Amino acid sequence: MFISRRGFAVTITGAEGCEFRLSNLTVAVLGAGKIGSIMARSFSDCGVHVIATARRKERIERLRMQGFEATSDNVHAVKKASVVFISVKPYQYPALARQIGSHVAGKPVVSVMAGIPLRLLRKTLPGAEVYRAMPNLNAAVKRSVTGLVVPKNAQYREIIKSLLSCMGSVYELPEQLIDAWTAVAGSGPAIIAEFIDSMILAALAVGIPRDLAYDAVLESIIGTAEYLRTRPVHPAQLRDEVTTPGGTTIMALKVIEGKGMKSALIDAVERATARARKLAKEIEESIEEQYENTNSSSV
Ligand SMILES: NC(=O)C1=CN([C@@H]2O[C@H](COP(=O)(O)OP(=O)(O)OC[C@H]3O[C@@H](n4cnc5c(N)ncnc54)[C@H](O)[C@@H]3O)[C@@H](O)[C@H]2O)C=CC1
Ligand SMILES: O=C(O)[C@@H]1CCC=N1
Repeated sequence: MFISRRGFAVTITGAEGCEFRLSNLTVAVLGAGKIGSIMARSFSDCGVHVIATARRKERIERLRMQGFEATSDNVHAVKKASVVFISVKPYQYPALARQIGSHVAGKPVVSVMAGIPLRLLRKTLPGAEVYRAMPNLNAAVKRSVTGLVVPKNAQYREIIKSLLSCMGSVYELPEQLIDAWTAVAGSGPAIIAEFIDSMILAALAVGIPRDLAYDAVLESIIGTAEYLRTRPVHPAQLRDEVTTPGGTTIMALKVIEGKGMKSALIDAVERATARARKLAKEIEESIEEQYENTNSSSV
């Protein structure tokens, strides 16, 4: 599907969009922590051979018990793989780049790290075809909405999209949107989980037993999302359909409005987006230092 919104070209691939046969592929997932191990599981479920890396022995053992090839040797993983995913924390990236930087030429490398721009990835991974992707935790249930930035003249675009489709749907975006996508979709599950937790506390406050509260809140959220997803109804219209004049809902809405829920959420997403942009600067400084130190120690 291809949609043009406000001048941005956004291409969407559904979870069914695995057009490529992935079964002969070996994919390295460098830094198989929380999101990395979910990616490893998703790729593996698509028939891909995964080689996952981690630093700690216990995590490597756990990855092996989950059926993955696992090692602490990033260079070995990169050499063995035809596609490389990087899922370490942004501040862990400079050290990883130092290890793998001279072994990635000619390979597609996909970073899921928040903030780090293509420009910096290209500088530290010379000769690689670098992509940025931003999945979310819902990949664990094949419902990630993954943003993908594809480089110009990409050779591996379709294969990368097929791999990411193993986690859910894929939205191809211009790079200027990926930090905002990180805030809305990457951090989204955490923000929504906070909302769910608050609603459950609210249900307890008015006397609903905990297990019923959990069901009432989760089912209402899933149902509302499904309603909005399947009907041409704006959220404000849904709200009006629920809100009886002089009834109960308007009382709740009045409090929400008074306490600034919308404004808090808008601020929250703006701050998260700004943080992703700032991360890029911090990592860039750290990488510049690394390069300067390497150059000065080699003279
Ligand atoms: N957690 C999430 O929901 C999402 C996270 N991300 C991004 O994914 C990245 C990872 O995030 P998490 O999975 O939450 O963090 P995490 O800390 O759970 O995973 C990172 C893993 O990388 C390992 N690691 C660090 N340096 C390494 C090295 N040199 N070689 C091998 N392994 C190494 C760590 O030991 C850890 O197991 C971050 O850059 C984050 O911005 C992106 C989308 C969603
Ligand atoms: O909190 C973070 O920085 C990462 C990026 C998106 C989700 N978690």
